[in-house]
Amino acid sequence: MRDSTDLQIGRTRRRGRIVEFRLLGAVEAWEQKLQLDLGPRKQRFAFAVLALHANQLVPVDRLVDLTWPTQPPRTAQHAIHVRVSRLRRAIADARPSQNDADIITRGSAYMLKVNPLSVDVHRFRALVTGARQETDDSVKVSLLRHALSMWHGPPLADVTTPDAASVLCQGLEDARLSALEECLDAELRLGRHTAVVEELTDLVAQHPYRQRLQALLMLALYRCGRVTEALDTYRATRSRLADEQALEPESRLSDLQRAILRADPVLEPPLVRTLVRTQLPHEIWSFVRTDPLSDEITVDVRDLSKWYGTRRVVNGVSFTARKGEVLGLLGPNGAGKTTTLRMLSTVISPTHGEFSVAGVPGTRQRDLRKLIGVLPENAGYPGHQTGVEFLIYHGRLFGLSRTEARERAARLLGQVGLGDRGTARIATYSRGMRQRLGIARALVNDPVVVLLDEPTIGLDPPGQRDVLTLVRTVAEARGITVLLSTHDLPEVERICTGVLILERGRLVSSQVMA
Ligand SMILES: Nc1ncnc2c1ncn2[C@@H]1O[C@H](COP(=O)(O)OP(=O)(O)OP(=O)(O)O)[C@@H](O)[C@H]1O
Repeated sequence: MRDSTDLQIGRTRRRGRIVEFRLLGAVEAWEQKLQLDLGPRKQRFAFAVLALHANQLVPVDRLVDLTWPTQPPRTAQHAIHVRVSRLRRAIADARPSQNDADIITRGSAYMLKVNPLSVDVHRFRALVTGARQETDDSVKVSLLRHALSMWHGPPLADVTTPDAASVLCQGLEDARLSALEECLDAELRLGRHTAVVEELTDLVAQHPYRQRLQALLMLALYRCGRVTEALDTYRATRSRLADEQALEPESRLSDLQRAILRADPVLEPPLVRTLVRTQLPHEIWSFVRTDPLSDEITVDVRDLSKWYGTRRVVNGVSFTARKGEVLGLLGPNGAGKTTTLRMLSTVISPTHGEFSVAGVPGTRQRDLRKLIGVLPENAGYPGHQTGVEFLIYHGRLFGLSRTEARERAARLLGQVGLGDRGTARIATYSRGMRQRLGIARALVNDPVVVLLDEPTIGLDPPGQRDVLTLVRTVAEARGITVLLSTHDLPEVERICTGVLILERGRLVSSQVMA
């Protein structure tokens, strides 16, 4: 059974005096508020090594290796003996009793004999072990917070070298982070997501490769209603792992991402799991610009819903868009952006509701397709064709003559900045060039409305800027209404005249951009 008295006191008592040895930060000895002198830096380093291995024999050679990792001087062993004997005197001076803490010699090894709980490292470990045995989360949290409060900086901060720290302190730092993760996990189980979300954000910034921290942050953000940020955290981690370590996220992260996308009830805090989650207002918003570019409404969507089996993935969405508008459709993965665009582009039919484009109702699919240009989410391109051939082919599909199709292909390639690459095979195009070609294809039928599903996905920042500028120019110059889906608010701010925010299939907000 855990000795709670030792854990609480965690110090060495003799004749009314209490001494604590600290290694979690600067190496120090304290008698209540009085700091005791353990000698100069190298002497304190020797003490720290012995205290880390309290009540265990530490060979002199080990002390030599830790002190001089590359080339120890010939006098190394002697120097260690001198330091240890001075240390022994310092401890004896500081201590009222020879029996309390002492350095003993056994052959060519030393041992610090001490109550291990008088050394903060060992007290920390004991508290963490105690916390792990606790089933009550609030007790667990207070034990772990107490253990963590003993850290005043990196272990052995003022005495160690980077080489020695990597040998002696790496495990300790891991132990601290694990304790912190366990503590934050328990706090989330207690429903304290609002209180810990900032701490988690800072920790994730400091330790971007600790996936448990990322998972805790995602969960805290989700429970704070910050679904987009929770999913952005996952995306950022996934790309960092792929780019820098060629790794996939652990299943704990990908499972959590999927659970967030499903809005799985298991993610609710236990205390509120049985309560109904506060819903954002279920108003049906109508998108109306305050300073319309034109009064002409080109897209009119009313109460649009899509069910897949028993799941309603788009839920009563209504909005209107005017000629020349660029509307950003923003929302986390699974919010229903693609499904909405697919209904508007007639790829799938709505389960409920209606829409029209330039007055043509969604039920007249053939007529509608002539008015719409589409850049799908995962547009595929035939690598063996040239850009010109590709656009001619699509122009012909829309009934253009060969000559018309050829002229339009040349014009569009010029407009999207591919004029000099039109005769090159698409296989030789960069990702950004393919996206621009995709936009050209979306314009080949001279549409009234263009639907772009994540047009900048996978592009680097200059590529994104290029494509967005192109979209805005197309909308302004040709009076085309553009609906584009994205996860990226800055992207929306840059070019959109308005934004529609979807969450779990519902339109929860609509705003006119400044
Ligand atoms: N054919 C389908 N059958 C069943 N469910 C589907 C189908 N297509 C989409 N869904 C579900 O509908 C929901 C909305 O998906 P949608 O692709 O519209 O989201 P999204 O907002 O575009 O997400 P992302 O940002 O990841 O592209 C998701 O939960 C998805 O799993």
